[in-house]
Amino acid sequence: MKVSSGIPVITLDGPSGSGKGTIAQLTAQALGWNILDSGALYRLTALSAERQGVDLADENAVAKVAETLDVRFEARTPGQPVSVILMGDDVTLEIRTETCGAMASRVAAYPLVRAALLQRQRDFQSAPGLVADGRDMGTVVFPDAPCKIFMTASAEVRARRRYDQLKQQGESVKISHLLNEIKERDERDMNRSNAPLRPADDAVVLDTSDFSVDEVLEKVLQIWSSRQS
Ligand SMILES: Nc1ncnc2c1ncn2[C@@H]1O[C@H](COP(=O)(O)OP(=O)(O)O)[C@@H](O)[C@H]1O
Ligand SMILES: Nc1ccn([C@H]2C[C@H](O)[C@@H](COP(=O)(O)OP(=O)(O)O)O2)c(=O)n1
Repeated sequence: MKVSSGIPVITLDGPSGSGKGTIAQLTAQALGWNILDSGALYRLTALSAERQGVDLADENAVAKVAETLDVRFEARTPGQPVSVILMGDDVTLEIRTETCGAMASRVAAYPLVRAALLQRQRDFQSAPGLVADGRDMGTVVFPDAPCKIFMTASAEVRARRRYDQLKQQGESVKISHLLNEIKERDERDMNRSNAPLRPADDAVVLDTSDFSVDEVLEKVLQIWSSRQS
């Protein structure tokens, strides 16, 4: 099984709302690298299972869905937002809902689902480099990555970010509801036995609570530069 090919990988792991997706995209853009949004694969597995009428409580059946996932990520330019196509259907927006995130967190607790998606994630490692965002990028999927960053922020800050994001998209939700959902998801992602959310031993932990997107990007690029000198 291919793990390391000499192509550099920057891993960005952390809980929901810590800013991984945003920073992964900007980092990939700055470096001209490829991007892996591993959470999208868990979201797609959950959505596809639901669409096929598969019981999310049935680990074997959900793992079959993960193994046979017919998905394309269409990126026009490296670092630009990608369209996500599931069985020919554009589900870019549908997989981003909080409901889909919660279903993804449920199916992601199954070892058979994680195993089914492992090689698919490693196959994203292509020249000139890869920025990979998720929960276990530094611990399991790319253990040899030369640059690992664990992004965090307080649950309150993360709920506020989601609130602002959803408001901008015209959705009205209660911030207290988002905070509960975030805490529930943290709890499940951190406490599962298989590949739990945690920093790799050699990861730099970056608390983004008090930093802007630009400041976080600068820090990530600095950490990457320091790895090369
Ligand atoms: N450092 C930051 N400061 C303020 N807002 C941020 C920061 N990082 C991300 N955001 C915003 O928070 C929301 C969630 O960020 P996102 O990148 O989707 O997080 P994650 O991928 O970790 O769930 C987005 O609207 C994003 O623009
Ligand atoms: N590498 C990964 C990525 C996501 N997951 C699971 C756990 C998460 O709650 C869901 C959704 O992840 P995603 O990164 O898309 O969610 P956020 O953008 O952080 O809210 O999938 C995982 O277990 N391992």
